[in-house]
This record gives sequence, structure tokens and C-alpha cells, in this order.
Amino acid sequence: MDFLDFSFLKLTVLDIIDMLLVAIIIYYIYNLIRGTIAVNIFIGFILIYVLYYVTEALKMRLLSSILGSFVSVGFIALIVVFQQEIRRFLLTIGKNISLRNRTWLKFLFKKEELEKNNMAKIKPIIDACKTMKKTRTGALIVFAKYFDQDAFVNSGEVVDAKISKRLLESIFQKHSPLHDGAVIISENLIKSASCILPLTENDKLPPQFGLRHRAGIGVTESSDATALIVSEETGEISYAQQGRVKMNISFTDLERLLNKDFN
Ligand SMILES: Nc1ncnc2c1ncn2[C@@H]1O[C@H](COP(=O)(O)OP(=O)(O)OP(=O)(O)O)[C@@H](O)[C@H]1O
Repeated sequence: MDFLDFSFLKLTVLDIIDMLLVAIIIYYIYNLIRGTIAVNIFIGFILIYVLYYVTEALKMRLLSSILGSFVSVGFIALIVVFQQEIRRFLLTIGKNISLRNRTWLKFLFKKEELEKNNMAKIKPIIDACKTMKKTRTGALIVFAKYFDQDAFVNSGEVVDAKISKRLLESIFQKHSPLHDGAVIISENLIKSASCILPLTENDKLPPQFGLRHRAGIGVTESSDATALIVSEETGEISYAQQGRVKMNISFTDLERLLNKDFN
């Protein structure tokens, strides 16, 4: 069978390491975009890429040249389509580096002291959520690790105030002029209020999720922020992270999540 050349199947140890590394990268990319519509585009692109290699190895010239040109242009298209995910990926790398620095900080300044300080920051937020849950006050609070001036300030009102239970409750109470939209917390401050966020396009969300939940999830798809949503309808608290949402969480869970993500 001269026309079939399977010489490309000869594997060396380096090839196996190479494939393992590619598999790990693909797994991480998949994990990053799981639950978002980007996953379908990603799977489609991987299939075309595999097909291209198969047709090239089988020397199907016409098909492989068509797929080849698609793959080369596809890389540019991928950058455009996945710009939000690429941005999140780069932010995750940066975040991991700063997390490592924080581990050193814990060695330098006792772990318990950092946790105590963190709890002092989280408590007013949890207490405000308890009240808003009871009074069925809708709220959307975003915790941004990097405060993106353009994204958050342009659409809302600058607040730049210390985090306090009463301030959060006042912002979200129904008659406040700032109650519509999201509050952004960053750098230990309530940076802005009444911010308009990008809505998620995820079509697999529960039907009861309206604009507040969609905005909370949307902001976590396009940035490394996390979002806390108090439902006006049910008082339920949801927590969104990387485009995924945990519904109806308890205050103990909320405390654990904020302790992990907001410091
Ligand atoms: N793009 C947006 N960015 C930030 N907040 C938004 C955005 N769109 C809508 N909101 C907020 O969501 C509110 C409307 O919420 P809606 O009832 O549609 O949401 P929901 O997810 O069903 O939540 P709830 O359970 O509280 O009703 C608006 O009053 C506004 O405060």
C-alpha cells in the first residue's frame, strides 16, 4: 500500500511528551471556557485541525490545502473570537504569580493575622447580604482583582468609599438612585455603583435567571472578577466565577468563597 504513508506514526519519547503537554494545554483551555458558548467554537476548531493533519498525512492534497488555509486564517480568527478568554487566561497567570507572593507574605506576617484582617473586610458584605436577603432587595456586587477604569467607571458612578454594611444596603435599596446596576469592590473600597456589565450569552442558564444574574455571570466571563447576586424575587444568593454560577449558597459558603477570592 504505497499510497498510504504511515511513517508519521513513528513515535519517539519526545513526541509523547509533546503530545502530553498539548493535551494538558487543551484540558486547561477547555476548563477555562467550559460552560460558555466558546466551548463549541473550540471543539469545532480542534476537529478541523485534526482533520487537516489526517488529510495531509493521507496526502489528500485538495482537501488538506483547503483545510490548511482555513487553519492558518483560523488562528487570527481565534484571537478575535477568544479575546475575552485569552484576556482571562493571561489574568489567571498574573493572579497565580501574585498568589505565590501572598504565600510568602503569610510566612512573613502570621497567617492568622491576615485571615483576621480579611474577615473584617468580608463581614460588612455578608451582613449586608443577610439584610438584603431578608428584605428581598436585589443586589449585584462584583469583586474585581484589577479595577478596569474603562470597563467600570464609564458606565457607573464613582464612589471610592470604605466598605460598609449600611452603605451597601443604602445603594441597593429600591429608592436609591444608584440601586440599578452593579457595585464594584476593588482595592478594599467600594469603587463604583450603578455599573452596567456585559451580559452572558450562555443559553444553558436556569430560566429564572434574568438580567441581574446574566450581568453577574457575564462580568466573570470577560474578566477575573467574581460576582455575588442577591435575587430580588427569591432572596437567594448566587456566586459567579469564571462564567459559572453556584446557586442558593449559604452564608457559610459565601464566607468561605469570599475568604478565598477576595483578599
Ligand atoms: N447589564 C447590566 N449590568 C448590571 N446590572 C444590570 C444589567 N442589566 C440589568 N441589571 C440589573 O438587573 C435588574 C433587573 O433584574 P432582573 O429582574 O431582570 O434580574 P433577575 O436575574 O431575574 O434577578 P431577580 O431575581 O433579582 O429578579 C435591573 O434593575 C438592574 O439593576
